Amino acid sequence: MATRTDLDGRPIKPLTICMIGAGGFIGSHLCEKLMSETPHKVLALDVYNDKIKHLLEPDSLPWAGRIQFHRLNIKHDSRLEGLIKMADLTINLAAICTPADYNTRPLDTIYSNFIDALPVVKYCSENNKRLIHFSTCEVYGKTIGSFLPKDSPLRQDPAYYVLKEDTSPCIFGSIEKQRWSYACAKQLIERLIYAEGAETGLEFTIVRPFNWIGPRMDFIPGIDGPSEGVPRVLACFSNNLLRREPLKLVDGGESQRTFIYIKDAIEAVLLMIENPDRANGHIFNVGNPNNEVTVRQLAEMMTKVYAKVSGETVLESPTVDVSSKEFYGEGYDDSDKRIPDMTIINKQLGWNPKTSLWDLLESTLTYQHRTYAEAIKKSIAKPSAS
Ligand SMILES: NC(=O)c1ccc[n+]([C@@H]2O[C@H](COP(=O)([O-])OP(=O)(O)OC[C@H]3O[C@@H](n4cnc5c(N)ncnc54)[C@H](O)[C@@H]3O)[C@@H](O)[C@H]2O)c1
Ligand SMILES: O=c1ccn([C@@H]2O[C@H](COP(=O)(O)OP(=O)(O)O[C@H]3OC[C@](O)(CO)[C@H]3O)[C@@H](O)[C@H]2O)c(=O)[nH]1
Repeated sequence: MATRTDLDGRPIKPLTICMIGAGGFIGSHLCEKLMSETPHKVLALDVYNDKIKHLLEPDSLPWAGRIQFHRLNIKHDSRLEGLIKMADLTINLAAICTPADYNTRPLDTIYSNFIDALPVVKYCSENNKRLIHFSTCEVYGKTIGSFLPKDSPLRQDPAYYVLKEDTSPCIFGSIEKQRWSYACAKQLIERLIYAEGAETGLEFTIVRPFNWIGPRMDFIPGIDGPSEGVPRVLACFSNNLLRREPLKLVDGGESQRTFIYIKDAIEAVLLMIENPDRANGHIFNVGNPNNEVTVRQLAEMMTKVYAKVSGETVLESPTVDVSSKEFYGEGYDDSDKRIPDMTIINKQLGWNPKTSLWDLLESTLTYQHRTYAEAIKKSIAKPSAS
């Protein structure tokens, strides 16, 4: 492999990376990138490894020996500190991060996103190890504009909705809206990490992902996850399309999101890993402001793309409105709009996303159809024993 250089033209030395949550959606794509394009080593920590098994076996793989899987739960495992000490850099991806859990399992959500992250920060700080911590765009909560009168022209003013790392406030709903247990836990761990940086010199980078989507995100209920499970929207809509069911639009699908292709986002993370002088001490929005849709528009686009990749016809009624109370239960609330300001990541890392929403949905739904269509047909043909 030719000597790789950083953004300032300096040679990049091979790193050992302790990646916590490596077995998840983002972790599996990050491991793929690190193994196929860099000389770095990965200590992959997770409770599960089904999404990275293709990287771990067989021993004849070109990167064999550069990735080690350690099955552990960071809640209570004495091996954690030793693995962080062995590495140059720790990346913490571990979290409960599916909204259906936030208002139904608020204690688990808070423990997972705040309490369980505390020892990771502590071990990095005490051992002078660099930390890249995965937070969320959800720490911004709701936009300032969402509190303006519905017909206020100020709602069109970017100052009232563009989300900026160093100036935007964090605006959550009231305490009984337990959906915000996750975002609040993420906000507090961000503040703790920032304080460690200020007081003890911890070298940290915080990542705020804006709806990264792609293959291997979450699970298809009843196929590679619990039948009653509620994954994030990409997997929910994929499941509906695969089962020829109407896509459920929560509260009419009015909320807006910007979606970014996982492969574009991973490029940004690799730049953070290999350019510490430009990334340390920063919080980065990582998203695609050009890919903004309402959830209803997402459903319509996914329906069109799925018809193209599967060759199947579109249902008479491809969507159905459902209340958030019915879909998520008590205590749900939502972010109205999430547009990332890109100034800081452009300045520090010169990074921009590339892939349009249509193109990323085409590659993702091709993967979903190829991976799940047969299994779904079989499960429908012989329903599970009652
Ligand atoms: N995917 C996105 O669009 C997105 C958006 C915002 C924030 N994030 C954040 O990025 C991170 C990764 O998200 P993802 O989409 O890959 O989620 P994911 O659920 O696919 O991956 C999380 C992984 O962490 C592991 N994990 C959780 N608790 C653990 C524990 N106690 N010990 C060991 N492993 C544990 C899980 O087994 C899972 O493999 C999370 O912190 C999430 O909050 C992701
Ligand atoms: O069947 C469905 C599923 C969801 N919705 C609505 O889609 C919007 C997006 O929902 P989802 O992808 O579950 O998650 P959010 O974007 O709300 O939050 C996530 O974003 C970042 C992260 O931190 C980690 O991924 C997580 O919190 C939403 O409006 C749902 O109500 C639907 O209509 N139908």
